[in-house]
Amino acid sequence: MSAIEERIFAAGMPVAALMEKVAQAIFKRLFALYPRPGVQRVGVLVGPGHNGGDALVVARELHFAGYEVLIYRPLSKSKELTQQHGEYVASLGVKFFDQIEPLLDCDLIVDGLFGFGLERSISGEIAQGIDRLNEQSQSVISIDLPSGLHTDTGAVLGTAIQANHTFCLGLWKLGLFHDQALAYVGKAELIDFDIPLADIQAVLGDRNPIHRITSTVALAHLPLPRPQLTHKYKEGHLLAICGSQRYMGAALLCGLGAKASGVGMLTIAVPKSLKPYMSQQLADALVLGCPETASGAIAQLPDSIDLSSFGAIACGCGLTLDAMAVVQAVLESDRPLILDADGLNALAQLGTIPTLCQRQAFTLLTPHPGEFKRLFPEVEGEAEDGVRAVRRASEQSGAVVMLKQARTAIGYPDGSVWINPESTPALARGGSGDVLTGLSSGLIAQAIARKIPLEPLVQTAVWWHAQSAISAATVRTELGVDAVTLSEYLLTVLPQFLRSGN
Ligand SMILES: NC(=O)C1=CN([C@@H]2O[C@H](COP(=O)(O)OP(=O)(O)OC[C@H]3O[C@@H](n4cnc5c(N)ncnc54)[C@H](O)[C@@H]3O)[C@@H](O)[C@H]2O)[C@@H](O)CC1
Ligand SMILES: Nc1ncnc2c1ncn2[C@@H]1O[C@H](COP(=O)(O)OP(=O)(O)O)[C@@H](O)[C@H]1O
Ligand SMILES: [K+]
Repeated sequence: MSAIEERIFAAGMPVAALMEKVAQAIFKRLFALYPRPGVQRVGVLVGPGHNGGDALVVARELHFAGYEVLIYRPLSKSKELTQQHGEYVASLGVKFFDQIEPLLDCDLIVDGLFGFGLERSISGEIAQGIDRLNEQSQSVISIDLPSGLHTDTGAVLGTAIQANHTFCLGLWKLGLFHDQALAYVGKAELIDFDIPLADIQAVLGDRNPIHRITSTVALAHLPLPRPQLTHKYKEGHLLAICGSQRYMGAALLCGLGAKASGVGMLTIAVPKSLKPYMSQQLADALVLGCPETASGAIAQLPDSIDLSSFGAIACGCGLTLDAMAVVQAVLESDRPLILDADGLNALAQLGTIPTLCQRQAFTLLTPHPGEFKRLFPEVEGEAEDGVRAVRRASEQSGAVVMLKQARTAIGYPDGSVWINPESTPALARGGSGDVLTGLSSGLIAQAIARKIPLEPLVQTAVWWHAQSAISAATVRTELGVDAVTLSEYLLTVLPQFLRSGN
């Protein structure tokens, strides 16, 4: 961002003019969200850099719009432009404090302490001030990013402002999308200030791009509309290998996710003792009963099965590690493969990288952080930096790697990473992941049948899954989104988006 800014300034845009433009845009949004007289007293936190300069321009506009403005400026030294704005705002009679206390009973706080220029941990009185503020209940708006967060990783440097809204300026800052930043960012919104595309390209180039999954992108890849002249085998044939006597529900949930994907044909292979249960629960699936181990896991696939007749294979939900032989068999097949849960644990035991290097066909791995660690023990730091972790894991293994967390990240072998920016903690319960495996696999099977690229469908699945949970939680609260309910909302959530043209 600073390199892009430098190019803009070098091309002739005055620094002060850009600050004015950015801050006016922030003020406009603020004014719309927190109109008077509902909000009367606004506390503005002003740091020494241009983040503080933005905040001072906002403070000035708030003053002229009739709000009562109080300013907390803990450091007296600041960058020249920030200094000048400070002098002018003070000349208007706005009160400045170097203690946070006078601002604690404000109706709203605007946080302009630090932006991407934060270079070391916040400590001392400023840290104490932030902590005091975080104990209060008024709304907080952060400019660019909550002060105290690392711009790239979202790590908390000492302490950080807990914002209700973050107005991110110009381009999305990566740190906002890391799980560790979630408790601080609140609702994130981009404030555009017309950065020329040429400057973005000159600095970022086309290498290793990081994308947000938006509804527009996700919907664009849905296999809709269906052609009039089609039949079930033209809409994908998925084989889902799942379940054990121990984990019957996982097989069902994977099946429900696959069913919701609209896949033309769904075959589910389960231990033979589960066949009656599955056939009853999933009337539209073809259920194959497999020979089973004494522990009730799949011992092997039925001799009659021809893997090449399937478009894609999903393997792993509820298998247990006793089904190792089956995982090995599908890894050796030339079919596109989606591995989850015990499929991943089995792969980790076989040796992730050497095993996957043998595969020619598409592979998608869908680990949660625990499974990720088992699969890729050498990729450290995944808790802090999921983006880097999926990128490295995907480049090393040649597989598409979906790291499932609060903000799921998908890494592709070409180095690109996609992050899902919107989700809900309603998904944090057993079985949500099984539904996602079924959904992703069903979509991939359809892409194969249509001979369109598979990779984007992984993004579509993650987005669809999260939006279904958001929609279900709106109706039933975050406590009401069990995995079966989630699979039902998969079927109802899409029309809302398609109708509204997203
Ligand atoms: N020209 C403009 O008006 C624009 C302004 N923007 C704003 O400018 C910000 C970046 O401005 P700056 O580069 O001035 O950086 P910041 O405003 O983020 O802060 C940097 C200042 O804080 C000091 N500092 C860093 N860490 C500290 C710590 N732990 N304790 C005490 N002091 C510390 C530094 O020495 C420096 O003086 C962006 O985040 C954004 O808000 C841009 O986003 C858009 C264009
Ligand atoms: N706090 C959270 N916010 C949003 N999504 C979450 C959260 N916690 C978990 N999830 C999602 O829930 C799903 C859980 O999957 P997984 O751990 O495989 O569960 P299971 O194996 O029980 O089905 C993943 O899609 C994950 O991204
Ligand atoms: K800030």
